[in-house]
Amino acid sequence: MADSNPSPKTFPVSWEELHRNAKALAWRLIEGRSWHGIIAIARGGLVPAAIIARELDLRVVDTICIKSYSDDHARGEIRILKNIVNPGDGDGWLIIDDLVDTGYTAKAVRELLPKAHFATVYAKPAGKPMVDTYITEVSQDTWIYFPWDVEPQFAQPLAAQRRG
Ligand SMILES: O=P(O)(O)OC[C@H]1O[C@H](OP(=O)(O)OP(=O)(O)O)[C@H](O)[C@@H]1O
Ligand SMILES: O=c1[nH]c(=O)c2nc[nH]c2[nH]1
Ligand SMILES: [Mg+2]
Repeated sequence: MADSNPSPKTFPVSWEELHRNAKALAWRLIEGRSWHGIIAIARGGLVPAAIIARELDLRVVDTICIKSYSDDHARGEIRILKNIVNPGDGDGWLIIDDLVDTGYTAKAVRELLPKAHFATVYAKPAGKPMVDTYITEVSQDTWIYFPWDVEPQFAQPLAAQRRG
């Protein structure tokens, strides 16, 4: 079943901002323990996972491929398109995603890997309890636009927008 997501606010994220926040996440994750490797939740987790793997000097990077949103931002059923080969309980592994929104994706992955550490760059309030570490919180009614989803284009001046 698809949920429509009106998300009246938007939050565009630049490449620089994403890099800075992913590196901030790496700082948090390097404190106090070492990791076997990273499990990126594709596709959104791939870029943050690459940045974090570089910072933490982790060479083992696997993926769980999950789709839950359509291109019009409507949430559908969670579909696991590819799992990891030898998951165990996830102990000592880092799961990286770009964001947690409702928390449904994180919940599904946690059921597969209950002892892994789940980290995201961005978090919305409903999904926050599902992650162990995140960097930046945005409100639930905000849609985050990642740099790979957007391209520069002309924007109307505010006054023109007001005139309609
Ligand atoms: O907390 P939730 O409400 O489950 O939403 C968060 C998930 O939604 C997005 O992935 P999406 O399924 O859109 O696929 P993508 O990573 O390929 O963009 C995002 O990358 C997270 O994985
Ligand atoms: O690009 C995205 N931005 C979001 O805010 C979001 N929430 C779920 N899935 C998402 N994808
Ligand atoms: Mg995703």
